[in-house]
Amino acid sequence: MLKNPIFCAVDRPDLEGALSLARTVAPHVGGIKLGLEFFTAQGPRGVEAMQSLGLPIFLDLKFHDIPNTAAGAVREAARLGVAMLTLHAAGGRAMLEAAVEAAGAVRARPQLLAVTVLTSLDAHDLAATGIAAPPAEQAVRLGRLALAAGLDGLVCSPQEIEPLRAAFGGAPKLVVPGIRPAGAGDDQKRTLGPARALALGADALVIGRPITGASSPAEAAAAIARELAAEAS
Ligand SMILES: O=C(O)c1cc(=O)[nH]c(=O)n1[C@@H]1O[C@H](COP(=O)(O)O)[C@@H](O)[C@H]1O
Repeated sequence: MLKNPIFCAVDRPDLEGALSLARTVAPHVGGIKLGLEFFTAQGPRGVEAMQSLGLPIFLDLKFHDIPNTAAGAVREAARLGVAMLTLHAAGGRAMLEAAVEAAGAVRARPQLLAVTVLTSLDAHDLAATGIAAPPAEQAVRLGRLALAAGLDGLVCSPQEIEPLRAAFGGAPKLVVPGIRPAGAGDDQKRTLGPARALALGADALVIGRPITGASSPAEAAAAIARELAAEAS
């Protein structure tokens, strides 16, 4: 587990605001997650600017394409020197293997993580895409595919940490979004609180709006970090 397992999701399009938010929470988190909103607006130069803060960067672009295209995207993203990158496990074995090969050719190889079942989907949403299996079963199926292809770990809902650890043991890195204090309601559907997720075996917690939407993001991050440290001791 990381010393501080919190990766703060900085989901906003402006560089100045993202830098200022990241600086504010930096003393209380273990890393920064940049995703599609920030990257679409700011691109690779934005990622480099955020790296100047000295925290590990999780670049979450969730690649999902044919193997050749996904491998090319992984190669370019890996050259940025980020700590972690994401692909959708549903892209299939050949895409995942091509991604592993592409990342391996870069000097500072990032860890590759496969997104299993998005935390915003429930069983009903999955069924509407033609997947009759419950989310936990589908997450284990996709996890097996991704780990067999050589990925370093998985992105999963906190509700699937237990079945994934039961299936794959302690080695794969589990990075867990969908972290919510009790009672919060938004687009996330398969959630748990941060201390519970850590106790179940998460290696890193991706937390966005509970920190970034608080009146004091620094205090919100510090409070979660304190709660986790107390649980761990
Ligand atoms: O890959 C991810 O990080 C991810 C996967 C997933 O299944 N669910 C999920 O919420 N995420 C990301 O985790 C972050 C969660 O942010 P909040 O919902 O604001 O805490 C967002 O940046 C999402 O893009």
